[in-house]
Amino acid sequence: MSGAIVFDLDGTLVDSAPDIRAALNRVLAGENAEPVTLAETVSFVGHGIPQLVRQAREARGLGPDRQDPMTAAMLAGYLAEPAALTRPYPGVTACLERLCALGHPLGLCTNKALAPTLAILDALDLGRFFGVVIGGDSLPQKKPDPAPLHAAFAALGTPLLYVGDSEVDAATAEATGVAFALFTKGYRKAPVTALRHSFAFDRFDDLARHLDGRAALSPTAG
Ligand SMILES: O=C(O)COP(=O)(O)O
Ligand SMILES: [Mg+2]
Repeated sequence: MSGAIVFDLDGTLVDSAPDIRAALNRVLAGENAEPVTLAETVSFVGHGIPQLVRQAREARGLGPDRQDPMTAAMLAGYLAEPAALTRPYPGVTACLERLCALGHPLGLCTNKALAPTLAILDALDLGRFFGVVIGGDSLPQKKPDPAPLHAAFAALGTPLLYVGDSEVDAATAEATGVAFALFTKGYRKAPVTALRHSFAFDRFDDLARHLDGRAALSPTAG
């Protein structure tokens, strides 16, 4: 059996920022605050919905007393329309099919809450590929704590690779002691060279090709 591969979701398998932005702007409108741009939204993604709301709230000068009601409104509003504008990046479905055919058990580990994560996987017909799905609220810890990624691999078998797009993902792979593939077209803030990675790719065709017939990769942790 080939090694297990776990994927991040936002900015890695799917370009989800447009729906996150739309849901966030509905919440901000309810607070009589100015909407956020797509670039602002992208800069807020990576640490889960409560942190996204905190950053948006602070950017619009809204007080800490609005944190809990805005987070609840964001979760409900996003879940109501999670995938109207969200699409897989080009080549994602074919790549996942190829990796399954090569015998790799696949999993998902995201900081997005589990309910919208499952709704997106269902809407885009991606759920069928994954033997385990860990969301940002599945465990008490979120990435970059290694616990969620450890839990994903524990459910799948021998770890081969974590695939993600961000600083959080690179740090998670390092803390977990697993090789890291960096997708360079996602929501990363720093340059590629600033993130520790085993290899980088900008097309999902290249990821499948890179892994074809490959048994082991070096972990990023030294
Ligand atoms: O929802 C987020 O903030 C981050 O999600 P990700 O872990 O799938 O990139
Ligand atoms: Mg991501």
